[in-house]
Amino acid sequence: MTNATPSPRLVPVTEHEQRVSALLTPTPVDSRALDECLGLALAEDVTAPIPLPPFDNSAMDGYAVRSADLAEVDEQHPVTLPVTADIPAGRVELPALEPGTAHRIMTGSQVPPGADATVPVEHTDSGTERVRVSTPVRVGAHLRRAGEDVAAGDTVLTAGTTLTAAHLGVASAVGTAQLSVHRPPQVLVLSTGSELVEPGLPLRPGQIYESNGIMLAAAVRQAGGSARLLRFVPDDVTAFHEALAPHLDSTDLIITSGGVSAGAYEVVKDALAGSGVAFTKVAMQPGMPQGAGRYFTGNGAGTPVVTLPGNPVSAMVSFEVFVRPALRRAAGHHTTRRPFRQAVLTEQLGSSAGKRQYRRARFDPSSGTVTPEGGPGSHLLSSMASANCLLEVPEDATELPSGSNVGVWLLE
Ligand SMILES: Nc1nc2c(c(=O)[nH]1)N[C@H]1C(S)=C(S)[C@@H](COP(=O)(O)OP(=O)(O)OC[C@H]3O[C@@H](n4cnc5c(N)ncnc54)[C@H](O)[C@@H]3O)O[C@H]1N2
Ligand code: MOO
Repeated sequence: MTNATPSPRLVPVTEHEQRVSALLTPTPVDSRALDECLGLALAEDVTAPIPLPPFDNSAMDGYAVRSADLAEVDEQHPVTLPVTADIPAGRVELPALEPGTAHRIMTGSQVPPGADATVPVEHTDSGTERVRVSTPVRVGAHLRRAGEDVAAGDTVLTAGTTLTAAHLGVASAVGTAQLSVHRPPQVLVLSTGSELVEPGLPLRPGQIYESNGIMLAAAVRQAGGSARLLRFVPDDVTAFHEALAPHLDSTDLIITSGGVSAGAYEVVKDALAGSGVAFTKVAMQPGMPQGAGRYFTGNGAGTPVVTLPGNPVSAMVSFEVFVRPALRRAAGHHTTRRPFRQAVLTEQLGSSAGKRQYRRARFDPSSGTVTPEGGPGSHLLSSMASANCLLEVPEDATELPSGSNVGVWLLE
């Protein structure tokens, strides 16, 4: 490993990260029905107005009893009690349990006043008029106490939580019908390039199937955004502006891929340079040519734009490093970054001096090791697809021997 001085032309990864992050502000908050909230970020804490369980209830189907009535019972000396009430789940009015009697009770039903335990039906003869019980029970057996799970006034969900199925379950269990959530950022994903063909159509020499647009739109959705995809924007500045125009009012972020390096037909650069988007080279591999700024069409603050490089792996890695954290922050999520782990490298790796390298790799959690998938080339999309992490090689490393400790960002 040697120390290398980064080229002065290259912008540090952290600086470009901040530039992208600063473009986006938190999205508005609105109130939505629970079944529209999965995956969104909660905007306000949720406090339980009631305890959970709301009342003492039975954990088993069986008979509500006084444990003292069964103190002397065993297999050889069963006792028979009259069954004086039936308590299905949801019964509201309950008669008290008199000494020396039992109530038939179902799982989740209220425990009647006077009862202090449930005898599971398996320990009885299942009688409906009278029941024969052959085991004793301790006080509190097979009962679930009010407030055992949640006390009234407890905070059950905190703002910034990414709402999962279980979060929605607990919100509903405490009686919440709607939640305050951040609206997902609306992202317009554009791909340009005269060589791009729609999958399903025939491919002629020199043409390739479009892949960045579909991939980035999916990545936006996975990150918690909402994506609109314009896949075949022609390599023409006027056509580029025309493609954007109808969507600007409803767009929080424009993501483009391709057309930003040094070629003669760099439509994204040609259309956006001078309109508030700065094009730079970042000290990163893949993902060196980058752009970020605002797209101005006249009045107003402009629409945030991030221009990603066209090579598919560069586009995807740049999305992970720069766009995803910013998008998640704007969408109100507390968790903005992928999980990070330390891992032991299983083979030797080389890297360009002065650039942070992100290699596609597979992390094995059982051994704590990481193995690169495919080579460093930014056209090797299949190894992006088979990777489960990005392996980060720091800017100052030019060679990492097998056995080195490295950081990995888990993608799944
Ligand atoms: N003379 C230089 N050439 C290049 C430089 C440089 O600094 N000087 N940078 C290289 C690097 S690094 C990258 S990354 C690429 C970035 O190029 P662009 O962002 O301008 O992208 P394109 O030239 O349009 O395309 C690059 C590559 O990716 C394919 N592509 C583009 N869009 C899509 C899409 N939607 N789906 C699938 N594949 C796509 C395109 O066909 C090209 O193969 O520039 C290097 N060159
Ligand atoms: O730096 Mo480019 O983004 O890989 O080939």
